[in-house]
Amino acid sequence: MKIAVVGTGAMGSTYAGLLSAAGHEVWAIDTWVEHIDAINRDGLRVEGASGDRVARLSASTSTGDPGVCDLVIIATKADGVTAAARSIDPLLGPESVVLTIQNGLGSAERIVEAIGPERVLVGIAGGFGASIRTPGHAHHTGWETVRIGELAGAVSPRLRAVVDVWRNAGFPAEVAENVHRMIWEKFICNVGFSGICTLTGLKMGEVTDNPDAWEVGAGCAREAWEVARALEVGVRFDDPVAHVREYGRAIAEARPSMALDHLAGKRSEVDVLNGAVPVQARKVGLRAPYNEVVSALVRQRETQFAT
Ligand SMILES: NC(=O)C1=CN([C@@H]2O[C@H](COP(=O)(O)OP(=O)(O)OC[C@H]3O[C@@H](n4cnc5c(N)ncnc54)[C@H](OP(=O)(O)O)[C@@H]3O)[C@@H](O)[C@H]2O)C=CC1
Ligand SMILES: CC(C)(CO)C(=O)C(=O)O
Repeated sequence: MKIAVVGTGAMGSTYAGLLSAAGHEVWAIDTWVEHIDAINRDGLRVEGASGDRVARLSASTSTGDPGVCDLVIIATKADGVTAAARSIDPLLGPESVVLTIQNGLGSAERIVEAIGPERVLVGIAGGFGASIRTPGHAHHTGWETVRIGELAGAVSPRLRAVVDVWRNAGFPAEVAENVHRMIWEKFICNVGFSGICTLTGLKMGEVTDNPDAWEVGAGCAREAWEVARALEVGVRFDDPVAHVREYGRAIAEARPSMALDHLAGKRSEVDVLNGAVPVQARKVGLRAPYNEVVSALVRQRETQFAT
């Protein structure tokens, strides 16, 4: 299969490297020139829970270079989805499928607004704890399930084909029959760690082991779960604190991407993660005080960042 990964940061590089190692023709597309140059020069090294390999693949800063692809994976942050989706026209033929994979709420709506719903699959990656070590070198602490679904929920042949591509590259991958639920189940895990790890500097396992930090992380997760329940999302776990704790302990050494963004002096996805909980809570007449405070503190810090 010919695949373009648009946004080859920490997660996109992990996807691109493993899909390329499985024998697919993969193009890495990113706006970060140094990273693209390093991939073209030395290959893309993906190291961590999946092993350690250098994948030889083509990389570019332009979606004009690869030509038509069977599968386009958008792996930017949430705020990059619209621009990325608007740039992929040269990659699309009549049968091309676009898979967008972000944390948080709103990416599915963003991509549909940019390119319509017909081609779109939505994915959620579980615990990876991925980061870029140096240009051309990605690391991932975990290798948990990637869930992929059709927006409308039907399990189509193209969905099964895409899930098989991921499985055959070694990813634990699953068909998701309910995209909305899939997004919320991960969202609840993220909000338990993203804000508190960012504010404290602690790794995920250190947060679960620290009673004060965990009071805040668990409070954030519980609020999101209560909102999901009020919205009748159908989340499949009844004890959000135990579930989210277990999720974090599986990748105890990881730092969430929000924390990595702050370490790099960059604005984070707070508006679609902890900051989205109070917004959703208001819709169902609830309050989310842990998330209100955590997201306010994260945003306050971000006023000091240039990007
Ligand atoms: N890191 C992790 O362990 C996990 C992350 N996720 C989610 O996956 C998504 C991606 O995260 P992550 O990989 O960490 O993020 P990164 O910031 O590491 O990677 C995103 C990359 O996309 C680039 N980019 C932005 N806009 C465009 C564009 N229009 N065209 C091409 N490239 C573009 C960015 O460049 P620039 O920086 O210059 O904008 C950056 O290199 C997020 O939603 C995150 O929450 C999900 C599971 C685990
Ligand atoms: C919680 C974590 C680390 C799981 O991979 C993640 O999704 C993120 O970095 O935002």
